[in-house]
Amino acid sequence: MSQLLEVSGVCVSFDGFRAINNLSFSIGHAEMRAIIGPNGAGKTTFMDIVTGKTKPDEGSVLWGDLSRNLVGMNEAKIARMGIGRKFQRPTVFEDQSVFDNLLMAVKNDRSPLAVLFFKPKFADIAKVEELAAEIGLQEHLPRKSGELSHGQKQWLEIGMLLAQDPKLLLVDEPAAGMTLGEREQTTDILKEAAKTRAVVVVEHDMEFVRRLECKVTVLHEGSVLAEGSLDHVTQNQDVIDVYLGR
Ligand SMILES: Nc1ncnc2c1ncn2[C@@H]1O[C@H](COP(=O)(O)OP(=O)(O)OP(=O)(O)O)[C@@H](O)[C@H]1O
Repeated sequence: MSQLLEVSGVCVSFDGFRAINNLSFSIGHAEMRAIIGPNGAGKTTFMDIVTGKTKPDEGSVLWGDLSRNLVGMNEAKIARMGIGRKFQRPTVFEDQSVFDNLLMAVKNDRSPLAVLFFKPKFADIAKVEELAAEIGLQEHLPRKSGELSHGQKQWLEIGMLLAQDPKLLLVDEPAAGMTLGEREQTTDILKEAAKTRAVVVVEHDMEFVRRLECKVTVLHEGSVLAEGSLDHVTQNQDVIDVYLGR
């Protein structure tokens, strides 16, 4: 299979309301994709389906070269298969240093105790330093994570996800609450990450989406309304009617 993820004909209803309606979506192995769409379009539900939080009523979610169907697998198993998800609110350990947060993630044991009793090997330290460079926090490794700015905490969490080397990274509204400078650096981090993996970014901020310079999928009422370059989709009359023109 040339695609990393292939979602086909997926439907999900909540109490009779069809939140996802015959949705099809695919992404390649090293690709950046932005998903936009009005509130309630199904963006979060889409990510819930891919990560196994919500089970679709119909359709398939095929993953990897073996085209394994993720439908019915639990969230932990899907995460182990290489799908990482960044929620809007950062969930770093604020009392721990940036270094320790990254180290916990490298060891895949997100508990402060694990770091307390753990003597890192040279390779682990090198990995932490490499991750810190990727997210622009080299200078902040000894700092308590709670002292970081909102944007820096978001980068730290992205770094913690990258520590697991996911094949697909799902990122929910990364620009929210960030300064312009932070938004620009976030774009750089995500673009770099997408050179070696698939990255899906759900975002309302159009300037942010433009800087990602990637294909855009517009969702509306649980289906794909339009897909293509940002210029292409923003000129689509249906997209203007349901989303941009509001
Ligand atoms: N657990 C649930 N129970 C009932 N309805 C739900 C549930 N989850 C989502 N929905 C409904 O499904 C639709 C899609 O919601 P979803 O959160 O996926 O949209 P979204 O595109 O992420 O919106 P937003 O941009 O506001 O985050 C909405 O109408 C929402 O109210």
